[in-house]
Amino acid sequence: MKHLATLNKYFVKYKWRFLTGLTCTAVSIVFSVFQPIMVRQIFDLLAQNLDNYNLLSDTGLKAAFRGQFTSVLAFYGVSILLFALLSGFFLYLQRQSLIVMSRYIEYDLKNEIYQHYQLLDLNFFKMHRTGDLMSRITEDVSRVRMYVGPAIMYATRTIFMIVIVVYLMIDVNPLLTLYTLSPLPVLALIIYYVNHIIHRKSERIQSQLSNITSIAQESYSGIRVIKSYVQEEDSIKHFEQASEAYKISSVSLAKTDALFQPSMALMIGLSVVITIFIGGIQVIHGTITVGNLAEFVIYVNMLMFPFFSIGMVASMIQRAAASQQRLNEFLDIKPAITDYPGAVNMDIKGEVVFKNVSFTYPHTGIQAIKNFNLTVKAGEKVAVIGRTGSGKSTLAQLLIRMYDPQEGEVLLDQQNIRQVKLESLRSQISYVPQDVFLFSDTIQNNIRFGTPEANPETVRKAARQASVEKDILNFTEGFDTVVGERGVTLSGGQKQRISIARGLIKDPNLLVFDDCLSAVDARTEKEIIGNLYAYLKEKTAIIITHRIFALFEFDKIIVLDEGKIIETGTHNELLALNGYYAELYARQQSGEEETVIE
Ligand SMILES: Nc1ncnc2c1ncn2[C@@H]1O[C@H](COP(=O)(O)OP(=O)(O)OP(=O)(O)O)[C@@H](O)[C@H]1O
Repeated sequence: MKHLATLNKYFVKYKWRFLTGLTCTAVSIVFSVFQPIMVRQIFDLLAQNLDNYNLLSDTGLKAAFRGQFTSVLAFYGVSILLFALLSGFFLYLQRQSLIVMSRYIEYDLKNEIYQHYQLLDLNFFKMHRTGDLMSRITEDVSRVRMYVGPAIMYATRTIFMIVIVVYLMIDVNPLLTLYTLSPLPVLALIIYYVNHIIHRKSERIQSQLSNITSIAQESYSGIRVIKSYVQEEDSIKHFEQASEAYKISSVSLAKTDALFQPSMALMIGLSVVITIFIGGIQVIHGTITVGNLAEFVIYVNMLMFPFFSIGMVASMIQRAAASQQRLNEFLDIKPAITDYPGAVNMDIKGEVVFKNVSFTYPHTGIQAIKNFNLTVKAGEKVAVIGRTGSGKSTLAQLLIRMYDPQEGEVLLDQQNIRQVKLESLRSQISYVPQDVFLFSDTIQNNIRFGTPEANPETVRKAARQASVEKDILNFTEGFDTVVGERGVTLSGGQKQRISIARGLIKDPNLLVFDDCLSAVDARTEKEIIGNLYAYLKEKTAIIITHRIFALFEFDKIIVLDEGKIIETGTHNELLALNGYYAELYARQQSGEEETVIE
């Protein structure tokens, strides 16, 4: 229950809706209790006057009596109907306030979680599966909504109803009230016990559901691999196993749920029987009137739903608490990468210094960078070359503060990047990642993703510089072509070049290209490098690559191995060293001769 306290801020935010809902609940119940009171009056009126009526022998008097009595009955009938309408009207207002409030809270909560996801660092996303993140923002939020909406609504209704009805019952006859309500402790015990089971089961179901979502999501993303390795059946089996576990738990929960309501109905039925039996005896003894007995039976029936809903509300709250606990787990995580106090905005000119930097990935313990030192002066072009896994991409991640190094510091224009506001830092560095990601949107919007104000001409120019303009114009819809899941399928090389265009359009002073030409052919690569040469003239660029771009005159090339620099120098200096670089160059030259079509 303590987990649900997180939601109290929303009750404060929507206090007027909440209070209106509570008031309407009370008013609606007050109007609804007029019905048993009036039924009692009718019964008593009938009981008191029927004997007199039967004694009358004069038909004229009898007719007058009957006429008067019919008018009284009609008055009561109309009054009951009127009160029922008023009660119904306030019930409508109650739902309008509380259920609408729950939809607002659901909206706020989803936004809060989504915003929090956006703030969290990469490490968080590495540690949690996408399916799990999705099920929390959908399923768990829906369950929480059941608490802030229906559960609150039924609970307040139940409380008001019990207080008002029990007060009226005691007013009529405390002893009969005691008897009528005597099955209540048993009911409370059943509710407590069954809810406990429901809570346990729904926790298990929730995590199984997350699992299913993750499996499905992973298989959709990896569908090409699954198909090409003919693993469809295995994939189906894997999904079926997870689904089976979910089904078993859900069926088991449904059985418990199914047992719940009949046992409560039994208890309520028992109350009615007790009322009629004990109440009947009391009528014979003259302690209460026939009207009281009729009134009591209606009261018991009025209490039926509130008692039903105790169980319902309890299980809704249990489920919501389990879900909110899962949400809080995420909401309580503080992003490891944030603005430090006193962080400033700065104009990045482009000097980059790595000073004794060591970095270990927190969740795997892999040390990717070891006591690394590098100075890149503003305007320099530096290539970072090395075997796969040597730490090249990690350097780029450290530069844009996707991670912070455990030791040493990264400086930009002599300022430690921790002292620079994240927004300022990232908006002034163009990072073109190794893994291209395009959104399900038009090519134009994908290119101007980080610069939404860019006009179509600028987008086109960036595409031209990335050597992808011609490809785009070949599509029937040109730059308005939609890519992604429901759009056209682009080749790996086209995607890479669109991703490069996205980096170029920002026009920053510092650019980092992370192996982003791996999927383009040698001719296009040369073309892009040619374009980049002019584009990067005044800018600082760090180009991470597997291949050597001999055509590009780098000011410095560093060769990385196991997170350390093993060779550094210009192209010619490195060739003269006759080490890893020279060997790579020789291998590439012989390979390229076969592939480059001039
Ligand atoms: N997000 C991550 N979490 C944990 N370990 C990682 C992560 N990214 C990389 N590593 C590990 O850190 C080391 C350096 O990886 P990095 O990606 O920086 O190498 P790289 O030189 O860019 O390789 P490649 O050329 O294949 O992209 C590797 O051992 C890798 O397994």
